[in-house]
Amino acid sequence: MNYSTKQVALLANELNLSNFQHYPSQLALQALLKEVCLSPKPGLVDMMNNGSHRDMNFNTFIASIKAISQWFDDFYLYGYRLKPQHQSNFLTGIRPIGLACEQAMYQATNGVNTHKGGIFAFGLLLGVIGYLQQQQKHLNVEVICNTLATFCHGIVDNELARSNSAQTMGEQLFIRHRLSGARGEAESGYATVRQISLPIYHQMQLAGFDEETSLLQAMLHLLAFNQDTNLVSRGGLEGLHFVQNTAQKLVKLGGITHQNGDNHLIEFDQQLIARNLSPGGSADLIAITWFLAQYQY
Ligand SMILES: CC(C)(COP(=O)(O)OP(=O)(O)OC[C@H]1O[C@@H](n2cnc3c(N)ncnc32)[C@H](O)[C@@H]1O)[C@@H](O)C(=O)NCCC(=O)NCCS
Ligand SMILES: Nc1ncnc2c1ncn2[C@@H]1O[C@H](COP(=O)(O)OP(=O)(O)OP(=O)(O)O)[C@@H](O)[C@H]1O
Repeated sequence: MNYSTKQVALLANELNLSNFQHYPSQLALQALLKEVCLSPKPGLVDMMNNGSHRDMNFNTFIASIKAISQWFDDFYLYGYRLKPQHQSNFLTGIRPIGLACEQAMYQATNGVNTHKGGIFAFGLLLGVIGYLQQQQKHLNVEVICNTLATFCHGIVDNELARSNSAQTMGEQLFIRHRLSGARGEAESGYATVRQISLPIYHQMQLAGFDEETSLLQAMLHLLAFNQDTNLVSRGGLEGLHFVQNTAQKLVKLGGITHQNGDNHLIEFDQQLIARNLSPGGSADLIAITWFLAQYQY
């Protein structure tokens, strides 16, 4: 295992955390750093290898995080300035900032999609937190996620069910398999995180496991249950089921707490690489897990 708190701290320092005006933006930056540093993550880019990716590596991710984090305060301020009577315009108003941030990502990575899902999720989270802070609401996981769900209400219906241009992978997979992907997770107020990965992360921490081990265990649970559209886009429903079934078997054995837990994850990584599968959605959800764990449960 190569991930280390020290490495994340060094990178955070390099990216100058103090440049961010708002504390939630600093947390979002750290969450993305922790996600890419967490190793071994089956099929994903991490500090050990590039997973199933040929067009990006660890450095591409750092360049991407550096570029997109410049927008984090903008997401936060967008929410902070939103008037309660304009709540229903939240999504329409934040979209141009999200698209500009995506452009900054593509520029920094020479056209590679490193963080499309991450931008979407953290854009929404930061906007919602900005709004709640302006309203002087007490912040906890429930309030943040319920507000996010309210602000995203109807997104699956509006963008996938009723009108769907079948352009992006997410749009096509909704037509083919009724999978709602990143939008569905947001509209549910990150139900998969709240019901699966966050409780596991907290349980592991309470049992005395370190942050890295706790995140790996939470990641394994996400792989076991998340309906990740990235897996379906590369390997069809068969690819998704292979990952879910394998992860469920490992969870039953104790996951990372098994005496060979590390090796099991490394083998799982090799199996995903051999099948060209990458659970990018679960990578986004593990970053969200750490981010939300910084707030009261
Ligand atoms: C909704 C987005 C992500 C569109 O992506 P797409 O149609 O390809 O959908 P899809 O569901 O496949 O998700 C894209 C990415 O989300 C992640 N993802 C996939 N499955 C899941 C899942 N089950 N849970 C969470 N994230 C997931 C992956 O990283 C994936 O690459 C987004 O790019 C978009 O609409 N951008 C416009 C800007 C915007 O509206 N921003 C608003 C907030 S900033
Ligand atoms: N560490 C990571 N490694 C790989 N993907 C990640 C990682 N962290 C987050 N992701 C997510 O995975 C998505 C990229 O996955 P992928 O490369 O499979 O998508 P794509 O570019 O749409 O498809 P393809 O590469 O098959 O053309 C991004 O949207 C990103 O948010």
